[in-house]
Amino acid sequence: MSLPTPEAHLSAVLETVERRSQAEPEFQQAVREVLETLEPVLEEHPEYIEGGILERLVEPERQILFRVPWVDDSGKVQVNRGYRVQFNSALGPFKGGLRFHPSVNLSVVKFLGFEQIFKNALTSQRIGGGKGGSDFNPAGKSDAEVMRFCQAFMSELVHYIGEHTDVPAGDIGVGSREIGYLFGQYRRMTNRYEAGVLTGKGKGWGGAEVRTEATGYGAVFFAEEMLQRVGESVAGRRAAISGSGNVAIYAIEKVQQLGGRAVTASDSGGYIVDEGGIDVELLKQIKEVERGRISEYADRKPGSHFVANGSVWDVRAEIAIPCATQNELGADGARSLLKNGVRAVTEGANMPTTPEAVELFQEAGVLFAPGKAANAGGVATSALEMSQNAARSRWDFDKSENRLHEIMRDVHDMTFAASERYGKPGDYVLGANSAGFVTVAQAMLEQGII
Ligand SMILES: NC(=O)c1ccc[n+]([C@@H]2O[C@H](COP(=O)([O-])OP(=O)(O)OC[C@H]3O[C@@H](n4cnc5c(N)ncnc54)[C@H](O)[C@@H]3O)[C@@H](O)[C@H]2O)c1
Repeated sequence: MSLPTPEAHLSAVLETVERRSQAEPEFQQAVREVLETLEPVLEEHPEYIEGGILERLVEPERQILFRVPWVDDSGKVQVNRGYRVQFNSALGPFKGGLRFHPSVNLSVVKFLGFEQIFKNALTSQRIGGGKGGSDFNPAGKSDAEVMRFCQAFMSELVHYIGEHTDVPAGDIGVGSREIGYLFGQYRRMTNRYEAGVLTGKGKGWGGAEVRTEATGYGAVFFAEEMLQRVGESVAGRRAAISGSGNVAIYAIEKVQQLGGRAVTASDSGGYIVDEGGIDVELLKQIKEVERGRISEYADRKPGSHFVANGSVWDVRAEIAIPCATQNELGADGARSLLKNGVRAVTEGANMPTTPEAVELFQEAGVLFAPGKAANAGGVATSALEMSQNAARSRWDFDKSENRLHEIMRDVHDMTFAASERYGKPGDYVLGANSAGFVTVAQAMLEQGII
């Protein structure tokens, strides 16, 4: 049997994905972005073509769609749709967050699940890739409504997860409050205290230190590694950060701890600029405690201001860290950042930079870290939470943060080494895709056609 060339093989796989997933633009975008970089890997490994690795990798092992009926505070029955896409378990149990946001659909969940496979491989933590969520919008809901929704969601999800099967965590709209309600319902329904079934738990009942901080801290550690490789550092640099949720808050905190100055934060209503550096405690109070709007920051902090229309990427910064959502940094934002002298872009969010913007950064020689590598600190710390649950042990903050730092250094080095090996040193997109892919492909090959 003669094998197709890598180029022909990649186009054929992409064609199949486009045909089968016509209504899934985000998923197609994520697959295209990976496949476009894999030709040199397949040149070196024809056995991956022969083993049908890519055809299998782009098809989730299992996709679960379910009804989530619940009753709101006025007594009205509400129905949302629940999703769990179990994408690939060659390296370990499916692992990936749950997103509760009105924009959630199968395309979004599949793109996130697909990216998660490679990200999880880069952490070297032996976890597979998956993702889930619902089009439920927690914004403006009472605590009791969020609890009833989470209980209804888990009443179905319970059939498909477990510490050795599939281990969900948080994502947009799912933080420690939601994980608490989800875990409570899992425990009630199974009559088991299976701590390792969910990560991001409360610290008093199985949660790990630094899990809350991990994604944002990790993204900044990655930026520091990239900058240090070229003799620079975060210290003394201005950073523009989008979002004001879990990832953004702790990215801002770590930038300041490393001696940089984070000057922006945003939400769906607009953004704030604080030239003196964001006051992280005030930001946490507004967003984590009061669940308020970012505009309130400007009301309370003299010297800062709120911008309702416009883009956070118009603010001058040497480091940009998009931490909100997919495709939030497009060509216009990239041009504006480039004009203002950006040196490094690190994705805290998943796929926040459009393909056009990535190209502009790479052409301009800006250091660009894709989310698969740069935001892997969250899931890596989730895996540490699973190990601590299994061992019934608990690490302190310093040990956990040091371990996160080491992991991010390894992810950086592995990614950079792969970019060198496949001919484009410093192309972290190529590096992350190829290093993650080879790890998963090898495991799939050795485990046979399943
Ligand atoms: N939480 C994690 O550990 C983790 C890990 C890896 C990647 N991520 C990614 O990081 C990103 C943020 O996740 P998070 O956990 O911080 O969620 P979050 O719910 O805590 O915060 C999301 C933030 O993004 C903003 N946002 C969302 N949609 C927006 C929109 N359409 N326009 C403008 N702003 C918008 C929200 O206002 C909020 O500030 C997501 O892409 C997520 O997939 C999260």
